[in-house]
Amino acid sequence: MTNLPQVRSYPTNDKLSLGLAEYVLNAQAAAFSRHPKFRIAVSGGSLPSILASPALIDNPSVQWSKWEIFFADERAVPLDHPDSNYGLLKSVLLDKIPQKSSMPKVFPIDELLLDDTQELADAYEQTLIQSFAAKDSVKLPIFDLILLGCGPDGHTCSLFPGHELLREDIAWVAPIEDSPKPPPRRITLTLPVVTHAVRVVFVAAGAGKKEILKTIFEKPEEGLPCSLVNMEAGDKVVWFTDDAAIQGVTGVRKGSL
Ligand SMILES: O=C1O[C@H](COP(=O)(O)O)[C@@H](O)[C@H](O)[C@H]1O
Repeated sequence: MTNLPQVRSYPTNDKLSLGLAEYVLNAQAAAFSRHPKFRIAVSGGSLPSILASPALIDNPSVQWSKWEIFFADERAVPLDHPDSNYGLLKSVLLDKIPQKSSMPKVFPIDELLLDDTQELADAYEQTLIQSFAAKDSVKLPIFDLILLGCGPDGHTCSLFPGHELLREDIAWVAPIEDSPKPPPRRITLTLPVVTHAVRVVFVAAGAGKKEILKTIFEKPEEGLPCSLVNMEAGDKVVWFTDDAAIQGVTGVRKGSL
């Protein structure tokens, strides 16, 4: 089968970061062949630090001023709170971009709406609508690249196993008040938005991710959120892992490094 996701596995985190940086640069070039912007969505958790390697941050081929960075999910906390995905990305990546004159356009949540996650999600959906054209003219936004993490329970974005949000097929952005991983109040891109992107990347590193990767790849019928993305987006998906996370996992299509 050719529509399986691809897995690229590396012996060390440094090599993984390097491979990821190369991939992101290719995605940037492909985006510029379609339009003058590079529109991406970024997750929190372990992903930002792996993404923010010198191979990306100091790479002269990165055209930061043409990047538009959105969040695949965000916690309903102030932007300077330790749980904020924006705050994390800012500290590990945005603050390290060398030429401040050439910064990406970043789209954080509206801090004034933190008390009401539905309003927070609706406002973030409006932010997407403004960038990707009106919702009545495009059915779904098409990100050039979505960068996802994979939680130890198989969640991605703030889409958790067995949660009713996995069935959301109208909203682009949805609130969640009962995230099993703290903090409980969040917003998230919905599954159709994630799988509609031109490219979808998962990053999962460390032996701690091995058991869940086995379930994701070997038992897709369990319907874990990461498996649902794999099944729906197929060969648009590339997994970047280290060897410790993927060793012994069957049912994967190994990609060339
Ligand atoms: O809560 C979250 O967790 C996931 C996975 O995080 P990781 O540390 O296991 O990589 C992350 O992708 C998501 O953005 C975040 O809000």
